[in-house]
Amino acid sequence: MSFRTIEWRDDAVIMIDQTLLPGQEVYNTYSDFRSVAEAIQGMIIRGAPAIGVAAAMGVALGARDIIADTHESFFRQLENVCDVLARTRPTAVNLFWGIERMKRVAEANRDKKLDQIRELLKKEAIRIEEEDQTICHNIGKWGATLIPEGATVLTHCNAGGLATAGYGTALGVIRAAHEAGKNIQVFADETRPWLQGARLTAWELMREGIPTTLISDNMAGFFMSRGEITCCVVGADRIAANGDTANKIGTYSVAVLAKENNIPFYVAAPVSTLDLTLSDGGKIPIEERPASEVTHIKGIEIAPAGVRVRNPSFDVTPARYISAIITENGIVSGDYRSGLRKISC
Ligand SMILES: CSC[C@@H](O)[C@@H](O)C(=O)COP(=O)(O)O
Repeated sequence: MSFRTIEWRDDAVIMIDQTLLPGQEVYNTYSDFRSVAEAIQGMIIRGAPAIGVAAAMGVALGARDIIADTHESFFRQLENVCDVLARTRPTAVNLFWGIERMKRVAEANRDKKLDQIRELLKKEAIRIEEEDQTICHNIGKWGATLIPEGATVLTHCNAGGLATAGYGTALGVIRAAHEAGKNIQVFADETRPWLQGARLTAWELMREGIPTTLISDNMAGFFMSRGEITCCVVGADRIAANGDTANKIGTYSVAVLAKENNIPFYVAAPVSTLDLTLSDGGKIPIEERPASEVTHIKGIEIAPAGVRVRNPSFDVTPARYISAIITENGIVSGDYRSGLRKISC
């Protein structure tokens, strides 16, 4: 992969600015946890696993900058750092997973000197980033077995290297099938309103030399009904215990269309995206984003001023529409409740 989504370098966090792609490839430097929180909220970095990594690095930056005479004061301030990062985006569970993992490291080392705890937190954040790349490659290996030679794969949003520490989940599956020598092509939904498909997925796949066709979201049914789509692969932001899956708004429509047209619909996600504390998808919090994302494109107003707008950023696809969930530990289908529990251990 020819870009780096996020990395820890010289005691700062570097992120490719996803709001500027594909026009400009700019890398921003973040030196404190508040600016990392703003970057997550402002979608400089987005995609569930990537924001998990960013949050972990934010905690490490926050811990580094805490001025404290006592452990009690340090841990109180660390809690505040975690709270600020946790308030950035509500749906992707990886954000909370990353923060919790960092908290556990701090707690487990409470008896150490503060500088040692700071160092351990930095190491843990870097480890989370490195692990995510391995996880995505393993998701790719499992998922590629489901992609037939000659397939046309439809994907929604961006679940690629940009949405992870690298390689991607849904795009990891596509990359792995392509690297295995399969002759496949991709249909990328543009993904209104933020255009992750048009701006990011098309950019990534074209750089990789994977044949890609961009379509607007309302064209998916047309191509499915004409037999032009072999299967769908999407990512996930949170998967409940029964397999119900929250992902980018519009995923549910794609899944229903796929079922109607007898097309397999796969979800690819790391185990860190599972939220087995939620019995079903109805309990997943759905982020509502600013109206301007719907009324404006690149700063240009495309709707009458003052129009009422709704902008839910995610929807929930019921498990019955999902043919299989692909994780780094294997593929689950059928009885998601027991399958997901087993695979998460
Ligand atoms: C591997 S990323 C999976 C999901 O996070 C992705 O499909 C998605 O919905 C991203 O939403 P975004 O709002 O761009 O963060």
